[in-house]
Amino acid sequence: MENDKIRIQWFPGHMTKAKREMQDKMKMVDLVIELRDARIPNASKNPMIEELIQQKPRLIILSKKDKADAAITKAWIQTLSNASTMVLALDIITENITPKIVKAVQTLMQAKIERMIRRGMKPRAMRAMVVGVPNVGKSTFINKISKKKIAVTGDRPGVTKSLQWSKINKDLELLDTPGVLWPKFEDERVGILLAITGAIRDEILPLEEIAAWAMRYLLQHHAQALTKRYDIALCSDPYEMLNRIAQKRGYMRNHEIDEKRTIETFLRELRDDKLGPISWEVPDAV
Ligand SMILES: Nc1nc2c(ncn2[C@@H]2O[C@H](COP(=O)(O)OP(=O)(O)OP(=O)(O)O)[C@@H](O)[C@H]2O)c(=O)[nH]1
Repeated sequence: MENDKIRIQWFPGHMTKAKREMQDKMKMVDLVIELRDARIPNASKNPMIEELIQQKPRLIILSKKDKADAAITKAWIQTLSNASTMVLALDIITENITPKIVKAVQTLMQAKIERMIRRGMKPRAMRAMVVGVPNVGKSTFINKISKKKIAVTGDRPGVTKSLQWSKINKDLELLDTPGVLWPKFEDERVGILLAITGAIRDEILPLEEIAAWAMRYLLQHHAQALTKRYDIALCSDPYEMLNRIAQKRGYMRNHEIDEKRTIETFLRELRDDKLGPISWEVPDAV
């Protein structure tokens, strides 16, 4: 059921429009900066991304690295890197990201720049566009790197929205508006992971299932974090674990466990990193 609801936001018309816009913009850029959430690098990926970028050089930014497990993020960087793809993990909010991006783009585009010089062309700034599914930090990234608030252009009929470029330095220009792509919503796991990390509004999903899924994963991968946060005995049943949290915290109503309060609190604490940095997906190689 939850996936029907996620799908509403991205009905085929939206997808076709997003795809067409991306293909148009693609003609004007030398490289693509693709943002994904470091906690869920697979679930926060657009299912058509490889086809959409048509072998252009790609810089993948694993955003929100402060919220992810550092060792697992390192493994993701290795897994996702290849000859035409560089991967950087960043905390976009606190890090000084601009020099890191400029350096990465230089490295990624070195062969192209040298080719231009060999052909007697004057080297010019490389043009990039930022793309990614909702909530991965695209606006935060663009605002920070271009050191200004992006103007929101009106969508009035008859007004052509011209593309604006931000000059980051002499070597790099960035499209001011990001390409918003759709997630792989037909996969139930993806919907759950987007919900756990706060990319989908709570009211569109059955919270009990999300909480149970999260609890099952934590029992398998981060049991210590659970014990540390809640100081309860562990058991393999995720629903019983939620009951134990409720009893420990006294979340009761009319002598019964207040399930709603328990689940909402548990999910909020997860999203607020109260259990520490957690990666919700691990690369196959690990
Ligand atoms: N902790 C942390 N939070 C981040 C980071 N990057 C972005 N955020 C937060 O993530 C949330 C989403 O960021 P946005 O920049 O709005 O994401 P977006 O991709 O533009 O989202 P849409 O407009 O939905 O497409 C905001 O609350 C940001 O403050 C990061 O590296 N670390």
